[in-house]
Amino acid sequence: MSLASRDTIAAIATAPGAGGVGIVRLSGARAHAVAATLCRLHLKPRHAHYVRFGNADGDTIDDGIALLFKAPASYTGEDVVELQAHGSPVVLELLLQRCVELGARRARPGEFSERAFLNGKLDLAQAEAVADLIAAADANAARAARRALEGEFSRRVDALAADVLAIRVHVEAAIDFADEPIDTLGGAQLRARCAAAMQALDDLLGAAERGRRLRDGLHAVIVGPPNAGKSSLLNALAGSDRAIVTDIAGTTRDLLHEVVRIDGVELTLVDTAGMREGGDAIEREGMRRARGELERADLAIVVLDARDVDAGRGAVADAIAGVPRRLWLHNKADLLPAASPGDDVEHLQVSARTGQGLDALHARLRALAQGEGASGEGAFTARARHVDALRQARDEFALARAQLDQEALDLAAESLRQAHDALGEITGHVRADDLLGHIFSSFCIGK
Ligand SMILES: Nc1nc2c(c(=O)[nH]1)N(C=O)[C@@H](CNc1ccc(C(=O)N[C@@H](CCC(=O)O)C(=O)O)cc1)CN2
Ligand SMILES: Nc1nc2c(ncn2[C@@H]2O[C@H](COP(=O)(O)OP(=O)(O)OP(=O)(O)O)[C@@H](O)[C@H]2O)c(=O)[nH]1
Ligand SMILES: [Mg+2]
Repeated sequence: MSLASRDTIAAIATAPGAGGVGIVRLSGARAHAVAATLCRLHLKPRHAHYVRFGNADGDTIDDGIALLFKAPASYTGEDVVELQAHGSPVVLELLLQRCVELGARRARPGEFSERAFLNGKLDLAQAEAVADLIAAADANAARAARRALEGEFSRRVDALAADVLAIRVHVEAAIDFADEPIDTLGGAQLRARCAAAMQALDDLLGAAERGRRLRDGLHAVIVGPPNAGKSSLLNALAGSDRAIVTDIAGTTRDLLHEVVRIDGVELTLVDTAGMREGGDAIEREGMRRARGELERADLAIVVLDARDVDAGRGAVADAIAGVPRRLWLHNKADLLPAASPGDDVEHLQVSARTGQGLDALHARLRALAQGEGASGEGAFTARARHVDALRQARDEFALARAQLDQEALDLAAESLRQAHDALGEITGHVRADDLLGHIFSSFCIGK
């Protein structure tokens, strides 16, 4: 018997609050015994029994439907019972307490899915997709999570891992014939294989990055010189006075995160301290934090004062160098002389004060947040964890190729092993122990 099935877990599986129907779910070796006592009936697998759920005194807690899924043909791979009662939080809590009296224990968040993983019903990326599906903010994200749940992402990772493994086997074999030059051992073929795997790795990384944006929304950091109107812009986009605005340069020091939805598309805006040379210790710390935030950003929204757009560019240029996308705004357009030129392809002219140009800004942000292909065919959700692992695999793989070119076969074999491990961590086929607890604890209880 696996460790996981030693005890039987129970939880309310439906959302908190009143509803038409509510479900208490049990999983584990004693699930059927607990339910049989509670329902005073031996359940037939996959049969909807109309029953009374009884408490210890023989009183009825509620009437409802009981459903047994025999191991291994269940969500978790263990015996699973569902007690489907009226959707009253009080009734469901009483039912759950009764299950605990009869020998079940309350499940931790994500424990049902964790058991499904441990019993081979889902791999790790699929289990995460379950949580992503539940949390999906719109139909696109839900569709993409479903694709990941169906194994689209996992299959591509596994295929790549198999390629890397095959290459590694090839290299290990070559080590055993160390006297021979690698080209007599199919070096040309090996190089071609490596090139193909690298291409596949880059493609998958691109898809995972789009999937990550789809799941987490676009991470947009507002930067610019002091007093340009960054905080005012955040407030205008958030539709409330979240950030402090004053005419004193250096007002904002801490990062301020605000999740906004633009036409149903989610995006995280981060207000930052103005960038300039010098500043006091607090301001410099603020700028340091801003730079750190930019390292993780998908988009830099650069806010300049429209009356003097050259003033702050320099201080910002370095900080945004590594950000994949930039959007330049010339703010305070209301202060420009009426005859001034308007938007061009390079920048948008806006006024956080009057709202001028904000519609165009919304449209631009929505397009960026949706991302190319993020909602298209084959899109799946992915997490930062997956993107990091793919990047690591790519780095190790690139290293292995360089080592192969220098005929450093032992080193290449080790780099390939690292690349393979990084891929394995995504699906959980190779796993760091503390990874699991971390992933499943962020689920809802009952999932
Ligand atoms: N009432 C209810 N609805 C639900 C769930 C549930 O647990 N209970 N789910 C929970 O997330 C989702 C469906 N997911 C499920 C996944 C696998 C199995 C299952 O019994 N699998 C078996 C048998 C497969 C088969 O008959 O083809 C298996 O994999 O062996 C059940 C639900 C959504 N709806
Ligand atoms: N006329 C006009 N004034 C603006 C506009 N946007 C911001 N301001 C003013 O400019 C000043 C600075 O605005 P903030 O939003 O605090 O600027 P910031 O870029 O966050 O400044 P720091 O946090 O100090 O870096 C305030 O007095 C705002 O009212 C605008 O579009 N038009
Ligand atoms: Mg500010």
